[in-house]
Amino acid sequence: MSNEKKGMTMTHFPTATVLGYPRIGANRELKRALESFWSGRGGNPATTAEELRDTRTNRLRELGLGEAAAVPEDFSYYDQVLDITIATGALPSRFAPEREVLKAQAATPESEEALRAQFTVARGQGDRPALELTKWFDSNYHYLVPEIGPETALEWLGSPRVATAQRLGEAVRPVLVGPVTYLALAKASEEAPEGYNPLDRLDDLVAVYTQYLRALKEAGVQWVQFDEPALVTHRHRTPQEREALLDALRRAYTALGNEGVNLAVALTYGHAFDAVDALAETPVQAVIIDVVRGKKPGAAELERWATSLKGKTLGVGVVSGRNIWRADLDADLAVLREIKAGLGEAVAVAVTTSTSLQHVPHDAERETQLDAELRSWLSFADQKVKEVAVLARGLAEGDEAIAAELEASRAAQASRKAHPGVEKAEVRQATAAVTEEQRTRGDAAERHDAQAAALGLPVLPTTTIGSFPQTDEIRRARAAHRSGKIDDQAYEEAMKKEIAEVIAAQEEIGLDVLVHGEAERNDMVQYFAENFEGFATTAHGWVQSYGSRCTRPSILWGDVTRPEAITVEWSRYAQSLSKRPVKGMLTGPVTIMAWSFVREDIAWGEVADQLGLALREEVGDLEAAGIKVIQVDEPAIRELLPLREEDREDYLAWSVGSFRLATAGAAPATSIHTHLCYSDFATIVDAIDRLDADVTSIEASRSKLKVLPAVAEHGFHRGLGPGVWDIHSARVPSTEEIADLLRVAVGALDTEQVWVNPDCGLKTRAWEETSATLRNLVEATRIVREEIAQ
Ligand code: MET
Ligand SMILES: [Zn+2]
Repeated sequence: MSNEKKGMTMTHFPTATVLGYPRIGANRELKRALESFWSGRGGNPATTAEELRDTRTNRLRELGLGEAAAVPEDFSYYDQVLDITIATGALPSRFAPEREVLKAQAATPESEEALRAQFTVARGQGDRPALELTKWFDSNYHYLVPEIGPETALEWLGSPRVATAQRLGEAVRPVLVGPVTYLALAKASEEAPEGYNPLDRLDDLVAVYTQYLRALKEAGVQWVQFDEPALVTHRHRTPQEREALLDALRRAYTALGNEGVNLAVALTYGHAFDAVDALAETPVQAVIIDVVRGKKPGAAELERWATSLKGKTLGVGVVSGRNIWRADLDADLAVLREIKAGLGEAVAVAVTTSTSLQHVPHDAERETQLDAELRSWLSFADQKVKEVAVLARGLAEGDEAIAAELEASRAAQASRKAHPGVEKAEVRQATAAVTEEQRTRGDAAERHDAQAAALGLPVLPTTTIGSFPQTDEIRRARAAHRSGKIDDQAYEEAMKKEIAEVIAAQEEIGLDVLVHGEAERNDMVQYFAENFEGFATTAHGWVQSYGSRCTRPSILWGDVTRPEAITVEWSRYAQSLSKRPVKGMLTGPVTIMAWSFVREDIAWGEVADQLGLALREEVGDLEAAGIKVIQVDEPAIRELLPLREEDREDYLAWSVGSFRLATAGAAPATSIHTHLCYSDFATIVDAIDRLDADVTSIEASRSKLKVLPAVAEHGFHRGLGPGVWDIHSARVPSTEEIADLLRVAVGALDTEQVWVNPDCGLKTRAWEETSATLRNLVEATRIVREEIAQ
């Protein structure tokens, strides 16, 4: 037995742990290493990876995770789902050459060849598209979607986890996406027959996981954590489907639990009590639940588990892995004590986070530019690790053992409650007084006629989504202004020059509805966060979005007000340069919330209405400045959609309500546009309809406008601009290609409804491909207009 050889004894599950930790590095070391490697500037990401794994392990131990197996070993070069795809050989057939390389390198999974192969799968190459990226549950993290079919050759191809576990020893606990979640998140491969369910491959996959576990055991590992968040989502419409999933869970863990390694299974991003029951029937030694996003177990569950989990551990995810707010230790302890009392002596209780900490930045202590009081309310990953350790101590030894921490926690809660920016009477009164009327625009047909008269647009009007290429010149000017190298006036001139160029270019290309180009915005959310009150921005608060990409969300901590007009002068200037309408450009309440860290001390519906009212003032000011078309972007409205069907109506009510509050003050002749960019528009077409915008632009080109029949079937009668240019690729689509898409649109919808636009903003594109494509877009529109006229 390798364990005995190493002189280890089987450990209990740690009393304090976290389910995962940010992987990108406190200074985004991984991002830099990856991007340098990809661009051929050299370096070997494996060196950075080893440093990061050592640093984080030491750091986590130092912060209080000193027990055996308390440090999660969840480092990933790119994505935790891709890690399983690679380790189990589950590559789609277009990556057969990479699979060969990975197989040859199975013993050295961090060799340059193996890493290169992995990155090719993640990023695509030539005409072989990458695995699809999609959102990890309701978070802002994106994973790479596995493609599984009957032909997928599942086979153990090795993993860096094994050598790392061996090197780092008993301190760490390897973390893997569990087999059920892996297959539940997979889509059927191209070769798979119609209606194929990847879960059909469960037994084959479990056989490969078994080899993985054996390798980890050989390396001396005592505990392995499997993440099974798919169990919480209820995407299964019938009780039979649910039962099948629970069955899969039982089957998988009955097999995996017999390999002589202790297993912990984490049910995160919500609650799934039936899955706890199912796991209790298996040899799994610890089950972890999320009591932050999920429900807390009630008396009935606790009574059941007191027996069914006898001799095992229930990990209670009580510290949020999703938000950045300091824990209320008293409240958390109360929850833990109630659960512990309900479970009795025979079930151990461990304290942990509700999810991996991959969704939060590293360390709030580094945000020294923030107001010290505000900073005292925050808790990033490192602070959360300490909170978990303190709670475990309090649970084991009582309040006295953590008296100082409790006092600090109470002081922070009190200071937050008392802060004048947290609750502003005028804001609360305004949101309380909101009427249905304020959320309701006039009759759509009347609006249509008034807008037609005001704008005089041709059929198939052409426009863009807002941003134009963000050139180095623009970035330099913004940075110089920020650091004080140029003054306000010089900055304003630089931006105006940019706006003038963007307007001139659009006129010359022949677009019908123009934009000012958004040069002054670093980011469509942060820009508003910086100009509203109630927000703070961080200096180091980066979180991984996907691969090497990170975002730096703002913090929405207080009641929101708009001290002064934000976008009006830029729009007024842009409009003064053209006789054609120039769109005003705002970001909607839901997107601002989705891409920020949002306060949780008041309901999100209230926060959304505060934003709605602030934006409503901006809409009014834009109108007063002569802007006839105002676009309020809501690309994230789908993203916050609750995982559970039963929570959706509530969400749609407040999210749609806040958008309407922002926009319904506009006159009938003012055209309100919105923009959404993701592919499954069809699933929420009803909600989009309820937004009551006059025109909606959507992402559609990648799916060749496949969504349109669903839209038409729904009876969506408003203006719709299905994107005809996939701006995520640098390719310049030809006039014929765009004309073909337009013909599809005109065929599926009323000609009157159709707008012509790209999929999304152009800020990541270069000028060259932008002007070439927009020219083709205008020419394609001319051709199709002629065809219609005949
Ligand atoms: N108006 C924004 C832009 O063009 C919309 C982006 S949606 C992610 O950049
Ligand atoms: Zn977009």
